[in-house]
Amino acid sequence: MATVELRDIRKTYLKDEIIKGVSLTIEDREFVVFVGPSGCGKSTLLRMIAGLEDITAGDLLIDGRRVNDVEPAKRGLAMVFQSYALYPHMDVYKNMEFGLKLAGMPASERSAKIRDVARILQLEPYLHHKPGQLSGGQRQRVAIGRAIVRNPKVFLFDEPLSNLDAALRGQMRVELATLHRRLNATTIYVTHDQVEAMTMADKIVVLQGGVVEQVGSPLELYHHPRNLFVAKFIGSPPMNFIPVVVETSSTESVTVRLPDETFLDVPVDGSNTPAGTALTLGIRPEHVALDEPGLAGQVEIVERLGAATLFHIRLRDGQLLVAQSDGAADHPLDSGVSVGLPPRHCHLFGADGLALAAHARHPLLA
Ligand SMILES: Nc1ncnc2c1ncn2[C@@H]1O[C@H](COP(=O)(O)OP(=O)(O)OP(=O)(O)O)[C@@H](O)[C@H]1O
Repeated sequence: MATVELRDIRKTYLKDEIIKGVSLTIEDREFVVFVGPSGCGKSTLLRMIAGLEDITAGDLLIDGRRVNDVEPAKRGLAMVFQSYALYPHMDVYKNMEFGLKLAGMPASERSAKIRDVARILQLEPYLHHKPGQLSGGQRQRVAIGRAIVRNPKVFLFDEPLSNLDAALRGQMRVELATLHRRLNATTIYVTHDQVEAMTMADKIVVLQGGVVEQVGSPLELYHHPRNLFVAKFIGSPPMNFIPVVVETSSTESVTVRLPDETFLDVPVDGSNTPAGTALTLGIRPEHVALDEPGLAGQVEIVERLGAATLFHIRLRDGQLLVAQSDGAADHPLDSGVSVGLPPRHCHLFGADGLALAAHARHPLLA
């Protein structure tokens, strides 16, 4: 059992409040990802959980026990850093053994443990290699192995894959997900990469400027972002945004005027949205319907990804809209095209950035 609870956690450096009251529960065995742009405070939050930074205010509980003042080694956590932090003069075996030796584990037990973990991580052939003789992915596996041998209650990962190339990152993502299923340990993982967050997390915590913007499953955040920030941050290629003005509204829907003076009836609760209100309409590239009646534009850039093709379309009002189609779709550069905006896939955001509530839940979330 290992739950981690943050109650109104705050961090102040000099006079700047960097973490502005974060409350959150991380359930036993959950894989939680902290994601957000550079400087949002995700590493600081992780380091406070690890005990590497003091907590200015609030309570941190592990398994229900307040641990604000408990030293890092006694919190039952293991942290894996972006830089791997391996000892260069020690071989893989000794790197993994070091912490166990310090903890006073007998040599035979240490050896059994290390060999077991080396097998899981496919590091057996490298046990007597020094870190300098290993590839980036192998070094990262050693860093993970060093954490696993200690049987921590909670794993903390601070951008562990960001030094790896794209292909290896993809492979390590799958390995980490497999490892998590196998070890079933509570995991907190920090990244600025929303793809890592989407593919690995049970629960994503989106941070900005030291506050939590939204907490939810990957699909919850993808299909029901609660504000513009989350809508912009989650999803690749990102959601398109179009300025619109409310024509009429009701509890059932909002009719908005698009830049080309046509109207669209979006099924969201518009009960507090008077006519004339400026809103932002959001639609994901895969939901933009190419060659359907709608906004007129011209194909400016075509990105062929193989399975999918992205068309960057310059609308009449000068704005660019990205439409994602299957790989077979074809539209020559500079050709005219019409794009439909299916209302049930449209999101509306108010001037405060908050999403107007949609009536329908995504089928996988209903
Ligand atoms: N020791 C420190 N003293 C003063 N300010 C700090 C200190 N450590 C971090 N900060 C500030 O706190 C903020 C959050 O930093 P943090 O490293 O947690 O961000 P992050 O979201 O992890 O960013 P990145 O993805 O770039 O690592 C930043 O504005 C940073 O400048």
